[in-house]
Amino acid sequence: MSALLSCFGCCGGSEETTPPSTTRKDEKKTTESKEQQQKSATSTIAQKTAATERETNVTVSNKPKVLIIYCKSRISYREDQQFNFFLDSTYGHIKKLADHVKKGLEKSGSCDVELFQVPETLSEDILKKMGAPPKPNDPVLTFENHDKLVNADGFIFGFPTRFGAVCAQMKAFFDSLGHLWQKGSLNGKLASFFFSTGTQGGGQETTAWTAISQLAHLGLLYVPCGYTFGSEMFSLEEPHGGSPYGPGTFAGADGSNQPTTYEVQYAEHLGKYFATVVQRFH
Ligand SMILES: Cc1cc2nc3c(=O)[nH]c(=O)nc-3n(C[C@H](O)[C@H](O)[C@H](O)COP(=O)(O)O)c2cc1C
Repeated sequence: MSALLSCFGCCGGSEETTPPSTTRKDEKKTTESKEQQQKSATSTIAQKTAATERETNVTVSNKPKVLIIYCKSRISYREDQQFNFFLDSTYGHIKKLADHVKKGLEKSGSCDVELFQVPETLSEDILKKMGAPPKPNDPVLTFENHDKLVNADGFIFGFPTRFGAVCAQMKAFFDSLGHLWQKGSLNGKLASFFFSTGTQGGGQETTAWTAISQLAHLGLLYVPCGYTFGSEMFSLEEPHGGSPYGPGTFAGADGSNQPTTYEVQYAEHLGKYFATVVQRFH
């Protein structure tokens, strides 16, 4: 603390902050004993898993568990709608990408995968007046099921962009995680994103940036795809959504544009790539 106060921890040059030369040996010993502890913890877990399997007759998976959590917006196009910008979403762009992310995770064979929607925030009455389409059949991740988040190793969140940021339903979902934030239950787990915007330049990257603050507060580690999808990412031949921040699609101003082959392949790639990263942390 005194070292911090004297130099704010930025220079590392004062006597107080320079570790004595004997520390290296001590550090080595500590690392070795940590490794031993980890080994014995791993074997204890393996023993417990085997015991549980014997008792329950159910096979307990040792694979990392990944949840795909997406928001299917339920605003649909209506002829009498006053604002043209509300032309969207009957087509389920995010749902389509979610299915391909799942496919990628499943193809990897190295993860257990579950797909969830976030809870709706609008009342049935309002949705009816808006002419909202029915929700997909995937289960809704309600507050009562938040233990699923605690037991998972990673999350892949998918959401349509609203005014350059995540949609309200997804934000409400993040806001409902306060009790897990308080206990630090999600610290150190991994998270990625995928997106849908109406247009190019409509804010896929600003959506990622603003969503990263949710991850930071929850202690989640952001896994961007970088340029791992390959050289096609540099191609300007045809318009495509997605970036190093994750896959994405352009729904078009009237929502009628369908995800392209590139976009669905990139979504599948996210699943496969995430599987390799989560495996490393498992
Ligand atoms: C209120 C509202 C705000 C929106 N804001 C944006 C925006 O900032 N940028 C953009 O490109 N598209 C925007 N859109 C379009 C949606 O992102 C697009 O329709 C959606 O990604 C389609 O995906 P879905 O079919 O899965 O809902 C907006 C749509 C609504 C209804």
